Amino acid sequence: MAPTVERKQIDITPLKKANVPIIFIVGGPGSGKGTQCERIVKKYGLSHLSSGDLLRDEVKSGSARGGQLTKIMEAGELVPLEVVLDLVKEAMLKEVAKGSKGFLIDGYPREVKQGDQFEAEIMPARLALYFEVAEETLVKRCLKRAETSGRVDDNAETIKKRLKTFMQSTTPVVDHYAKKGKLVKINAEGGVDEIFGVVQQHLDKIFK
Ligand SMILES: Nc1ncnc2c1ncn2[C@@H]1O[C@H](COP(=O)(O)OP(=O)(O)OP(=O)(O)O)[C@@H](O)[C@H]1O
Ligand SMILES: Nc1ncnc2c1ncn2[C@H]1C[C@H](O)[C@@H](COP(=O)(O)O)O1
Ligand SMILES: [Mg+2]
Repeated sequence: MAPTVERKQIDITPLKKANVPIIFIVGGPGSGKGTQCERIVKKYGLSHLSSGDLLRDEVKSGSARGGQLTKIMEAGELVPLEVVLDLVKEAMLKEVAKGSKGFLIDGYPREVKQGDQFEAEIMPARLALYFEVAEETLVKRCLKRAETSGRVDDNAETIKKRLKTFMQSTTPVVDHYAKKGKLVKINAEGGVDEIFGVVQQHLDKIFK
């Protein structure tokens, strides 16, 4: 049985009141989520929150649960839903206080129930952008990134495990949002500019 995770009491009233668009960013490890989000932020001024970055910041903060989180990330597995959702909520509240125009939630949801719980506790997402990339390309990109990233999970063994987790837990997310009519699937094998061109075609419809 999964261990019980203590939930924080987080008042998300300001987040609900702000009622700004939320876009989930989905894709395998190294698919270019962070890279495209950087470009989106520059053009549309949205708030970019990467669940992986929030977890890495939590580890750096030296919190009691940091060691446990590192182990999970080194194993290429998923961190418990409640831990991630509470970190995302807190980060969203900080952005709303600064007058956020909308959110890119990068690396989330990693499993169907994460998305459902987010939407039940916060609000429905407007879109899920899915960056589709072949496994071979994902591995190449992560190994190249490993030369400079310093990430504990950018190594051949962990990349293999992350890909397995992605195939098992995250690919059902894609079908889930397709069924809701909220999925935008983008072929992300090409160059960064080419992919961003396609991204803009979709986001221009929301952020005029
Ligand atoms: N279209 C592209 N073509 C070639 N390389 C790319 C492309 N997009 C991103 N990259 C490179 O691939 C690596 C992974 O990109 P990025 O960090 O954006 O992926 P990610 O989806 O956020 O990965 P993760 O889930 O592991 O955080 C980076 O080194 C980045 O510079
Ligand atoms: N949404 C998430 N749920 C569970 N675990 C997560 C989530 N986002 C990140 N993680 C963990 C597991 C990943 O392998 C690492 C790195 O994330 P990344 O998005 O690749 O930076 O963190
Ligand atoms: Mg990333």
